Amino acid sequence: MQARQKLAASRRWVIKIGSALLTDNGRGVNREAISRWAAEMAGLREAGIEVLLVSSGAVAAGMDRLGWRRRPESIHQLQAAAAVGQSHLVQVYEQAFGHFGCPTAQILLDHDDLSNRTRYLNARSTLRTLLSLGAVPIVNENDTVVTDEIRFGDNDTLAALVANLVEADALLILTDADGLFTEDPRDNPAATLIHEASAADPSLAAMAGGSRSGLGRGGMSTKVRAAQLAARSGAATVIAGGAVDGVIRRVCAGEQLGTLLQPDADPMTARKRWLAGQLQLRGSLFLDPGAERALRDQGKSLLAVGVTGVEGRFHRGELVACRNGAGEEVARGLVNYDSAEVARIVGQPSERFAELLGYRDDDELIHRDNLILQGR
Ligand SMILES: Nc1ncnc2c1ncn2[C@@H]1O[C@H](COP(=O)(O)OP(=O)(O)O)[C@@H](O)[C@H]1O
Ligand SMILES: N[C@@H](CCC(=O)OP(=O)(O)O)C(=O)O
Repeated sequence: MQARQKLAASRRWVIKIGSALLTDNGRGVNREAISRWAAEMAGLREAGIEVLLVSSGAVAAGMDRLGWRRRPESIHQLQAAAAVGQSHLVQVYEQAFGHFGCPTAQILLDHDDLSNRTRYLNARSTLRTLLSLGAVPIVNENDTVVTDEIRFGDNDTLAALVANLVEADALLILTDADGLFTEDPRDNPAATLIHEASAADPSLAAMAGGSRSGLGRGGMSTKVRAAQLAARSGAATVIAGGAVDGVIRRVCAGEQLGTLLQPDADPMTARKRWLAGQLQLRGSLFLDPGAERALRDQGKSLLAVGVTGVEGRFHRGELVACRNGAGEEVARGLVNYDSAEVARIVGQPSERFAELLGYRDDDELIHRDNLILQGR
């Protein structure tokens, strides 16, 4: 299948919109453009395609609201501007998506949310739940609390990490250039557009320069790096011009717009490698024959009722092996309960979790989305 046709089959997109676009180069929040993008994203939702938006623009929108002409240097002023701008931005999004009956959800993330296993799993579950409810999550960095050490640094990277988090099929980065050119077209108008490349191609870094808008942070170099990060979990990346008429609809339909940066491995292999490579095994769950069949042959989640024993000490969100009676590894996955809790609920139906644990969280010990079967 042609690469662009394959892209058109994507069921889950992360779409990132940069500051310069959102604020019409610093001239306040561009409501008209946001309405257009929202209409296109709502159209995708109606077609059953899940959309997760990563939106920059909080600092730029805040600067405009506060009447500041230049991006401040001080971190506290930047954080204040982000706080003012973020609430304005989400209100504009809420209104724009509201026209299409599409609920939005504000998600502000910091680095800890993605590096701490428990928070990683929580963020993943919440985002997946929002998507299944038909809502459009609108993600930004939690600018008002992050300090220098924990900043993602730019939203291109954040968008790629979110694509990894939700295992998106594809990432679309909208910016004020029409894609990746052989050089910054502002420096050399003769530069030509790269239509397609491997995300891992080392020559791309030399073509991609920084940002000069004074509004955003990344430039093209962070977008190329984001494509490499997204490729780790098998997602393809398109970098395209946000001002192009119908850009979201057209890219998602497989039209050849912007630059397509492809992962090398096929998505399933990349995802499994990604999940497995992330974590160390912390323990084992022993399955009865019914649970082994449910995982191996029926693609089901692991329920406590089919577990006969637990070994090791682990926390929610950590990686554990699922073993059969002979001790052979059947699968591995991210567990939803701590080892001490698992010891109390093995062999029990989820209806009894509240009585045994004092609360009831997930029904599954390991959700099938977080399971990797051995030998597949
Ligand atoms: N090789 C390149 N091709 C296209 N644009 C480039 C390239 N190198 C640097 N750029 C610059 O990157 C800018 C887009 O990045 P940036 O200003 O960070 O936007 P955003 O706010 O959308 O993240 C373009 O306006 C362009 O000047
Ligand atoms: N969290 C910041 C994003 C900064 C940023 O990365 O901007 P951009 O390069 O325009 O995507 C904000 O909302 O202003």
